[in-house]
Amino acid sequence: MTLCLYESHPLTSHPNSHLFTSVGVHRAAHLSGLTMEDYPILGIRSMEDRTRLFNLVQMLKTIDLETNAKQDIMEELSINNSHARFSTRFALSRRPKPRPATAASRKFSDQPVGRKDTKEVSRKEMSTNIASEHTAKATPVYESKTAAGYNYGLPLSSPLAPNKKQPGAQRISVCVRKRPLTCTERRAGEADVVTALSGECVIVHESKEAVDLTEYILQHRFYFDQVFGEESSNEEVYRRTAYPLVQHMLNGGKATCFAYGQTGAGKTHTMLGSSPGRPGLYALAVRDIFAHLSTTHTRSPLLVYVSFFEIYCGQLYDLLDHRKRLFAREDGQKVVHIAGLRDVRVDSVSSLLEVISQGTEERTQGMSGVNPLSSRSHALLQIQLRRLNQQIAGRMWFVDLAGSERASDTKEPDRQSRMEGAEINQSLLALKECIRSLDQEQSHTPFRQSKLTQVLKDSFVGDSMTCMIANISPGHLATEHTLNTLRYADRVKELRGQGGLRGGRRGKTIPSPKRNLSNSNSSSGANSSTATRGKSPPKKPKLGRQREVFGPSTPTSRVATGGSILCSTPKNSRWGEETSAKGGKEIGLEQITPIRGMLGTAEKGEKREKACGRVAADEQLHLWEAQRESVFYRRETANQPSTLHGVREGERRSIERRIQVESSRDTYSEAERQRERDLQKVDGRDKDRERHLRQYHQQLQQFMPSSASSAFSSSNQASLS
Ligand SMILES: Nc1ncnc2c1ncn2[C@@H]1O[C@H](COP(=O)(O)OP(=O)(O)OP(=O)(O)O)[C@@H](O)[C@H]1O
Repeated sequence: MTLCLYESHPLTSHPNSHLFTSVGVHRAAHLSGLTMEDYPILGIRSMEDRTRLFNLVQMLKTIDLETNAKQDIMEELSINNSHARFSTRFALSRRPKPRPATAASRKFSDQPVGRKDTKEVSRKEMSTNIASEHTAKATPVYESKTAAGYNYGLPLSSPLAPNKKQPGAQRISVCVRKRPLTCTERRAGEADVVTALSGECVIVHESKEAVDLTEYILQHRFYFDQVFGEESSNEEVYRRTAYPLVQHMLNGGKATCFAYGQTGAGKTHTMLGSSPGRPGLYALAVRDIFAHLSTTHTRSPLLVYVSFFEIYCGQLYDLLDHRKRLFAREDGQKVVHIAGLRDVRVDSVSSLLEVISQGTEERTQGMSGVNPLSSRSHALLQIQLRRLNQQIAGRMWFVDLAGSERASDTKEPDRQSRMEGAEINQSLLALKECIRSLDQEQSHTPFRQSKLTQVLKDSFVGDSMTCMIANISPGHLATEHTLNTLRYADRVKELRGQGGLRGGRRGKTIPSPKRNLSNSNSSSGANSSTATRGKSPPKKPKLGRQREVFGPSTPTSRVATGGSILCSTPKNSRWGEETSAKGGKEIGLEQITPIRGMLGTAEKGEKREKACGRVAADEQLHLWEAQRESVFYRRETANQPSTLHGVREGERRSIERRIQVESSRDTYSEAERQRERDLQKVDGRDKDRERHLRQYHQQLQQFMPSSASSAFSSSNQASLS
């Protein structure tokens, strides 16, 4: 309301109104058009006044933008509302009962906020907005929705946009074309969820449901070099996408134009056209080529050759030669040739269309179950300019890429379909990487990752120009595919023009989790050059390996003397070494050695002591476990009416534990007895020896003279004692 009053307020009553009208300001709302050059004309000179006016103008600009954005949304909603079926089926059926309006459309601002920024509006603020919307226009279509959204990239018109190259001077341009809803989609009641804005922005309104079952619209904004709405003709698309490439080719360069998108999104319509009266990019390009050649190359004529082939599941088939199998081979100079490819000379647009229609017929033999018109292959049309001596004087590729949807979307996800899908996905990923590496002027182009990029290798090196047209369907059922297409295109263009800033700006951007996910999906190559991507994340320790290193995690390795919990073996230690070196400290660690084995080898007293210590620890452990078992068992039996099976199982385990404890005790007493036996044996052996010595001494005395015998006897007595 305040805004309305403010907007309608005339300035004519102001004493200095003539100054305002002289700079085109008739109403307060016009103040937003003021620039700083107008300030002196208005008599504003002091810095304080200038600052105040500047702030006012900025505030008005923000209000204007918000109003425009709201109008866009309301227009969009009005369009949706006009689709009666959708309104009833989609909007109402998804809402079980009418709820009061609680949220409004997103608060827009075209101020660049960084890549993929999420904007959320508080519920209170949104409620206020929707209330004013309702009073103003009374077109509530989605009554219950919150608003939030994503921005993908910066508007190219923004002063902060990374790439401010002039259109046409760019080596890579990425455009989006939205097709209208088809009759079938309209009949099915599909809603148009895509808004093409201002020539370079496209918004996808994704219908979502919150955990509290609240309906809301999530808006995704994407910025590209060009955005074509449903009203755009092939001619217009051609002028702003392929035409600069054709000019580049006519100047002897190489150019490639890709049509990318979901099956049925309009790739073939864009490339081939819908009828002879509405030609596509192929025909329009050739028309311009002939027009150019007829005026400029009259003395040394250039010839136009076309070849047309497809790549299906990594194999090449010639569409102008009954789908003959072709092979791409690299020669000694690392130039890729397609062996056996047939090229046909054309001398007019009609002859080109004739050739292409022949090839298209061949191509449609490889249909899939997604859509009767779809194809799961990439179609590549090559137009070459050759001199009379067959030297190439320019080359252009038109690539109608296979549908970007996943193989799982096919009606029959059999093995063949899955392989097709995997192949397509791989080639599209490789294509993205190659285009990015072309733009970043990297020394390495990963063109060998797929047959498509291998064949197009020439297009990714040198002075090539590339244009990608991402075709999108507007229907709400295709929202996910549309978003995938736009995200792919966004990834292709996102680092464009930052060849010199590799790892700079991007590296400073706060990465979002989604971006990271998609980064992780990216293969090496181009990605690895950026600062953020070049660093591989710290490797997570593998649990399995840890176990292997740290030994078994059985209770016997955790509990030590005194009942304290011990860690497993420290890193870099080996079993046995630590145990013998540090004695009783590592009691818990030593338990991996079988107890009986240690007792069996107990020859030294020290080891025997250790063994006894271990046995004591083990016994303590078993006792503790037995106690625990019995406590658990008692609890189980007290708290729950256990089943007979459960009781028996508990009893069995408890008995097993007791047996273990008993056996440990037995082992301990057995060890003691063994030790005593050993000692007794030693004592016995000593006594025998003494007895033998005495006998020997007595016998010797009988044969020796008395003097010698007395001396020997005294020394022997000493030794025996
Ligand atoms: N810009 C457009 N204006 C009007 N109709 C269009 C437009 N784009 C596409 N269509 C129509 O949409 C339908 C599907 O288009 P198209 O066959 O070109 O899709 P596609 O992406 O090439 O699919 P596939 O991958 O199966 O070849 C066709 O009937 C076509 O006429």
